[in-house]
Amino acid sequence: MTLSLGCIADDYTGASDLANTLTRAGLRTVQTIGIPADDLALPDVDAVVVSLKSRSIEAGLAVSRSRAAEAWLRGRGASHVLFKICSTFDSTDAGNIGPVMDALRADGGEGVVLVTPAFPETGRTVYQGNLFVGAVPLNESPLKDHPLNPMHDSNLVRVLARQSRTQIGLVDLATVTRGADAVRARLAELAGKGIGAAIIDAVFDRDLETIGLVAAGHRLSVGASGIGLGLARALVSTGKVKSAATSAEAGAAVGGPAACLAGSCSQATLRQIANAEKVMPVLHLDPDRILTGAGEAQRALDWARPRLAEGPVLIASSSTPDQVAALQARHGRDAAGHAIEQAMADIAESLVKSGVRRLVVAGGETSGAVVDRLRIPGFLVGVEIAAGVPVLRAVGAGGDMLLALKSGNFGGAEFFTDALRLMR
Ligand SMILES: Nc1ncnc2c1ncn2[C@@H]1O[C@H](COP(=O)(O)OP(=O)(O)OP(=O)(O)O)[C@@H](O)[C@H]1O
Ligand SMILES: O=C(O)[C@@H](O)C(=O)CO
Repeated sequence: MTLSLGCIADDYTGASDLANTLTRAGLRTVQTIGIPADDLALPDVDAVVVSLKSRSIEAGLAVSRSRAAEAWLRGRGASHVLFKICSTFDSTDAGNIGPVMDALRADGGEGVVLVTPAFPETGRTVYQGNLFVGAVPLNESPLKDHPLNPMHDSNLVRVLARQSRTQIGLVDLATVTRGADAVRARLAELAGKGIGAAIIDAVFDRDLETIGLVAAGHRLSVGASGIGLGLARALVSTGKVKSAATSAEAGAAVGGPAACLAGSCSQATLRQIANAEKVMPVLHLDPDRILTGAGEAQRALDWARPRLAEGPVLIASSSTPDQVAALQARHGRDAAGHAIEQAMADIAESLVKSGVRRLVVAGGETSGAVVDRLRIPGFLVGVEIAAGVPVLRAVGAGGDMLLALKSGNFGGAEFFTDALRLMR
């Protein structure tokens, strides 16, 4: 297997979002959980997305894990590596986007790294280096209340400069609009000034196609699914990859009971849970009881098991920003997040032991905890449920299973029913 594109994603939902985008653009793609073991039989693919859980861990650890993934991908022929970050640039001033980018840049011998979280299909656009989420700047969007990494600055040149050892430049929309050669000329100008990375504006998919053409000639890029789209289209349009259809195997039905787990507290997920209440039984976990070890996961299982034969159930820890802030004040942010993620993993593990074969999980960290606990080594990409969220078929695990890993902010109001309709 010689890879045309290697990808490292900093969380599992982000990885499936990217794998979905690459697949839809014609690349045969597999998502692996961590670096695949030597004995994992991977199909012949154009792109591998190695999923890490490195968005919110200590920066040094994020760097070493990303470097190991990069070495594995380059060892399989990937001349370009895309470091997939969140389309809302989720990170803190301590990282981890800057430190990982700096390390991969040094390893790959890259001049100026192209960086853009733009993903217009989901409303993420970048103009003059400022990230917009729908109609509002990042710092006015719901991301200002994120439980782990609240985002308070929409100017990504500034945000990345606080995290990186290199100087950060800007390639503005006017330059991108003039085409690939204009972007290359601007990058040469920035390189001449000793600048090592540049935020690139993108508002429409055509901007990402231009960026993809340029990026394909580089060793490293950093961004969300939009730059993945640009790279994939560049690889297909230049004939480096022959466009492939989605594998039918990925979507074949598995049957069996279905369940949904929500650990995301995003506004989108809260709305999706409210809508699910109209069509399926929903259990709201008591986060305080999780933190005090009062048997909340067991209560959830006792509630769910007798209902599974009747149809899907949803178990949610999600709360409003005020409730999240109050819980974090009582128990600490990291302790609260970790305990709830582990409770979700406990619940998922027991549900699968009880026969659940179709599992929908909302939230990147939550999905990471669940997939790790289920020891799933990788996924094939099936049909798209919503922008950035495909149906996934577990590979190499004990028995057939379909999952959907939803990034917190993704999906329409009826996401849970939309997912279950396509996961048969
Ligand atoms: N009621 C709650 N109070 C405080 N924290 C919570 C609560 N419910 C869940 N959490 C924690 O909030 C975090 C949510 O992160 P997660 O990545 O799962 O969702 P997200 O950030 O909305 O999704 P994404 O990363 O895909 O955008 C997790 O650490 C989770 O354990
Ligand atoms: O890019 C996005 O927004 C998502 O794929 C993601 O990474 C959210 O966790």
